[in-house]
Amino acid sequence: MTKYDYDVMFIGSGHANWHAALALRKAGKRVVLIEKDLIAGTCTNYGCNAKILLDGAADVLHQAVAYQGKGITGELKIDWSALMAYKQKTINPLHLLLEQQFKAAGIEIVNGTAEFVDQHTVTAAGKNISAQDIIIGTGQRPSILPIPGKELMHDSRDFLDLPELPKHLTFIGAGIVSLEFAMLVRAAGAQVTVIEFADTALRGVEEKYVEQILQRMRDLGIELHFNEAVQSVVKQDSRLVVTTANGLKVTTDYVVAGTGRIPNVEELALDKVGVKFDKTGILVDDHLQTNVEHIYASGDVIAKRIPKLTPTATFESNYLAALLAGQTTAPIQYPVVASVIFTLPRIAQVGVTSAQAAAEDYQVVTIPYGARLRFQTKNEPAAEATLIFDQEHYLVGASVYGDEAPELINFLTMIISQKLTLNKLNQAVFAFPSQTIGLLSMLSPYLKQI
Ligand SMILES: Cc1cc2nc3c(=O)[nH]c(=O)nc-3n(C[C@H](O)[C@H](O)[C@H](O)COP(=O)(O)OP(=O)(O)OC[C@H]3O[C@@H](n4cnc5c(N)ncnc54)[C@H](O)[C@@H]3O)c2cc1C
Ligand SMILES: NC(=O)c1ccc[n+]([C@@H]2O[C@H](COP(=O)([O-])OP(=O)(O)OC[C@H]3O[C@@H](n4cnc5c(N)ncnc54)[C@H](O)[C@@H]3O)[C@@H](O)[C@H]2O)c1
Repeated sequence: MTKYDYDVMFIGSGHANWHAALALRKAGKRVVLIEKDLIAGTCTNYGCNAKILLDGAADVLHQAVAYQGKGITGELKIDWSALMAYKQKTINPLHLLLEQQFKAAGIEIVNGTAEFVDQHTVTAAGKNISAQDIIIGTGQRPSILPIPGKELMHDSRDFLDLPELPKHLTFIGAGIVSLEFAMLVRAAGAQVTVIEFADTALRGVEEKYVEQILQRMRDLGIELHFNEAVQSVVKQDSRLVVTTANGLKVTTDYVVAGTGRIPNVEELALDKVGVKFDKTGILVDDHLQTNVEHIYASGDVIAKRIPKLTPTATFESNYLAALLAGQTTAPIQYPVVASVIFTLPRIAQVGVTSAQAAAEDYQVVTIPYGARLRFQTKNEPAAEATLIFDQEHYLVGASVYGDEAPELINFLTMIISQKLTLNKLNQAVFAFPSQTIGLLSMLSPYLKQI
């Protein structure tokens, strides 16, 4: 018996922590999970899952519109309230299912806000709890502009529970959250304005696909404003007025802050134990250990360069499970990370970008698969992939603009991470017709053959 209550304590119950909690419990460790909100964190309750469920209806509509005059007639509509009711029925019980699963595995759950007392102890739900090792996986929360009227703005969490669709919505920021939601509510029939501080949207994403999606948004009637700093939100009768420094005024019914996310560190009282952090998150070494021995961090709360996403949080959680179970002592080694922006159509990317490729003298190949594979794609002539090959002809990066981009990018990620040659790929028999096999046939001439 050690002098601590538990072997491992997890603060936060999102993807950054729960995979390791289950694995370490299975390995015989005494595990406690402290959560101040719903079990399972942002992705499950207030993020990816809720978003993709609502997006499902908009995606069906988007694809049906592509067949108007080509075999589909009549107007399809989204009933927002019914869609939200379906979301609530499907997503709202998930935390209970996961909680049951964790308890059944023998994980102790404490509902409360964790605050450090010393390097092995936190206080939560009115009691002190100690552990040999502590993993901080407290995630991030939306950043709300500190401007007059900030209390009139909503965040992504409010939006994903919006019972009725307002007539006009305004999104502040043209990042991932805003653009995904803007296209969703436009598909559902709302009027939409997006106001962005910078001169473009989706920084870091393949520029030509950003331009294409912005044009598509304009074509759909979404109003986009760049180089505008929002200064205030004011209530005027039953509506809201958003004003920028340049004097732009937008009268609207609902304002969503899509101006970034900030790490949840304040409530932990990290200064009491000397754990270092900056405004992007907790500082960790290549073993995800903080500057204090036996205190680790995982997921969105880490200060890191790779994208703050569910799969990266899960990767870190699996790494920490192996580290604390004594199965590895090696530093964490991130593979290439695929990401998707769920606009309509989607934009996905992985590995080297075409902007980086120019500096590295890599080969950049554009594959207009939507135009060439009309019988295999669902009438999306603009669908396109940009592929980056190194000097040895290995695939090292890709971006895709199209409805099936999430699936295609996963296939391309396998080719990159496994360094697959055409010879190796030809040893598999893929299903046909499919976009995967179509894209494969088009990229084959450029790929390392043997
Ligand atoms: C609207 C939206 C859409 C998204 N869509 C996608 C997507 O499509 N694909 C994708 O890969 N990623 C997506 N993400 C990002 C994804 O949700 C996060 O990367 C992921 O949830 C990170 O997991 P985490 O465990 O690090 O943090 P979280 O899931 O945020 O979990 C942290 C937990 O810690 C708890 N906590 C915080 N402080 C304390 C404390 N002091 N004591 C106790 N508990 C505490 C919180 O309540 C929370 O439950 C989306 C995010 C949002 C907001
Ligand atoms: N599909 C996905 O993977 C997905 C989806 C949603 C959210 N997420 C997660 O959420 C994060 C994105 O959140 P986000 O979209 O809020 O942030 P973001 O950083 O992607 O975008 C924020 C935008 O707001 C702008 N901005 C900042 N201050 C402003 C101001 N004063 N006025 C106007 N615009 C301003 C920025 O210039 C930027 O374009 C991702 O990094 C990821 O962690 C991921």
